Amino acid sequence: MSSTQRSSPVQTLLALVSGEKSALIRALVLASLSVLMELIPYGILWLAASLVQPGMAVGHQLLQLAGWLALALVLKYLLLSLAGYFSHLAAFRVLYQVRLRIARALSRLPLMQLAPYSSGSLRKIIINDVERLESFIAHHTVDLISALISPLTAAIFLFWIDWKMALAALITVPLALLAQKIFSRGMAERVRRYHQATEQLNSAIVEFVRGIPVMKAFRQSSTSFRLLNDSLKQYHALVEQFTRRAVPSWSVFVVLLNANIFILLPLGIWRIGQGTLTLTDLVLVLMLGSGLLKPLLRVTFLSSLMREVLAGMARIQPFLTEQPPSAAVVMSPGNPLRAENISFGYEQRQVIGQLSLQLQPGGFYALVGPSGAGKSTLAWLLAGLLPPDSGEIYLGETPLSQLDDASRAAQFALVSQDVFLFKGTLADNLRIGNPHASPEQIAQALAIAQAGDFVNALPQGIDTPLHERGLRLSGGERQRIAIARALLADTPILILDEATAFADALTEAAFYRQLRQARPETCVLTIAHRLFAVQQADCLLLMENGQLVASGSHSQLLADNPLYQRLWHSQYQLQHWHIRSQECSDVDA
Ligand SMILES: Nc1ncnc2c1ncn2[C@@H]1O[C@H](COP(=O)(O)OP(=O)(O)OP(=O)(O)O)[C@@H](O)[C@H]1O
Repeated sequence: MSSTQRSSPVQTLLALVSGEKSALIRALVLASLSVLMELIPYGILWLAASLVQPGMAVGHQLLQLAGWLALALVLKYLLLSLAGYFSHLAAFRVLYQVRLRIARALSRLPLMQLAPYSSGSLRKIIINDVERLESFIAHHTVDLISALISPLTAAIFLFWIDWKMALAALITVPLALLAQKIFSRGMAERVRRYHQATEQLNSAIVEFVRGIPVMKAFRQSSTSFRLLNDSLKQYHALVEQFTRRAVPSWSVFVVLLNANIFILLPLGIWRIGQGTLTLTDLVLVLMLGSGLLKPLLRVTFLSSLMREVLAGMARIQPFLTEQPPSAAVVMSPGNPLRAENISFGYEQRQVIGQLSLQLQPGGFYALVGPSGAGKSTLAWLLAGLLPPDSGEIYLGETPLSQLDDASRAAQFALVSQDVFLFKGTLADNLRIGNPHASPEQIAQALAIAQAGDFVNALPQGIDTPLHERGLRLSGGERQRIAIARALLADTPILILDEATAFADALTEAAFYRQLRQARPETCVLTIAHRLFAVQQADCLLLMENGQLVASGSHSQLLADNPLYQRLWHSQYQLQHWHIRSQECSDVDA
């Protein structure tokens, strides 16, 4: 675990802004000076009032004071603008760094580490939490310094004018603080639950939008979508509870902060009557005192924002973790892929139990077995996309857990049943596998993936734009593009998880044959339901109930293994209806 992971959100925040210390200090100093400028008009007013005496010509001095007043105001806004400039500079630099680190972490973190995050919660971290950081550095730091310095200097000025009136101006503070304490009781927990509910709502909305085609097909409405409905209800209940609890004490707090005028005014008038206070002083005291505590409202507001910033910081933190340097290893005859006694389960239910196997470079392996035997799970484990609960998978002597995503992706390409294509052209999608692929390499990969013909038939060929998630293509076409993309990555290990389901048995067999001819060094592990297509594999790995129950060539298993015999005969009888003997001999050739 790195130091970033161990540190608190406050420490992480400070570490992030420490690189921009000088810009931030400048911003805070300038903001403090601008607050001081705010007080100058009061001083000038007080001076002007004490200058004006009956029968004295003070026009020239008053004009001079007016000039100073105008200068103070101009300076105030100039200083505030400069403070804003420096705070924004610091904020955008920090924002850039944080987003860069999150983007790097997302591409590097093992998928399993990202598995607990829904797309809604990830979106919230990358957009909302990081944006909040920007608001905090660019605006709230400057606001906070003004909100603290302004009442402090105003109070000092008030004490200098008349200490009794100053005390009277502050008399509501303890009461307001008490109300605020009541207001913030249990706040951290409420804010945490509020964020949790927002996250759930976000995820439910994303899922709802994704499921719209299914909803339409089954004529369901949004209210019958239980997840969204439950999340909306929970969110609504939380906000209502939050408001009911917060509004009364918050109102008392706000009223008390503005209530000192009701003490200052009668007290001031009484003291003028007593001859212990001048009218000029009372006017000044009222002007300064009535607005004295308002900035504290901003402090309260900012402290609740600060809580949100820190909560966001805690969510961002795992993405800022420095990863230990990744091991570098390449599959080779001396470095096979080995699973040693691996077990894996989903939510306490064991799916793979104490399984060991070894895959050699250039080998063609087919994982076969009944539905639910654990074939896909094993494929994902072997590709390093799921970590085993116990046991270890090694490439050579290096455990897969020591590879970062980039090193892992350089060794493994996995094509799953669920193909994802990005918005862009077909070529853009193919080049994700290899950004520097030549047109010849792309054409070869498409040809092996049995996609050459349909791509050439498209009006713009590989420059055809795809809609989001490749929705313009059929499921089978998407699978072929995904295979071509994986082939372009040219990794030593290629894992196909029912990726050839698009094809009929003959095309599937032809695909494997071409793949073997074009990529003899590649270790291919395929999951295929149709045994017919993979009978040419070097080794069939037969799985049942999460165990590797037998392995060997098609003819060996057919001769020795009753489970394989059953699977083969049930499928062969089916195939026999469709495949003419001439075509069979073509495949066997
Ligand atoms: N994400 C998941 N969460 C919980 N259980 C899962 C998950 N994925 C798979 N399973 C369960 O694990 C078991 C093995 O599934 P797996 O997909 O690995 O089997 P398979 O042999 O590939 O099946 P098929 O041939 O039908 O695709 C099944 O019982 C399945 O219900």
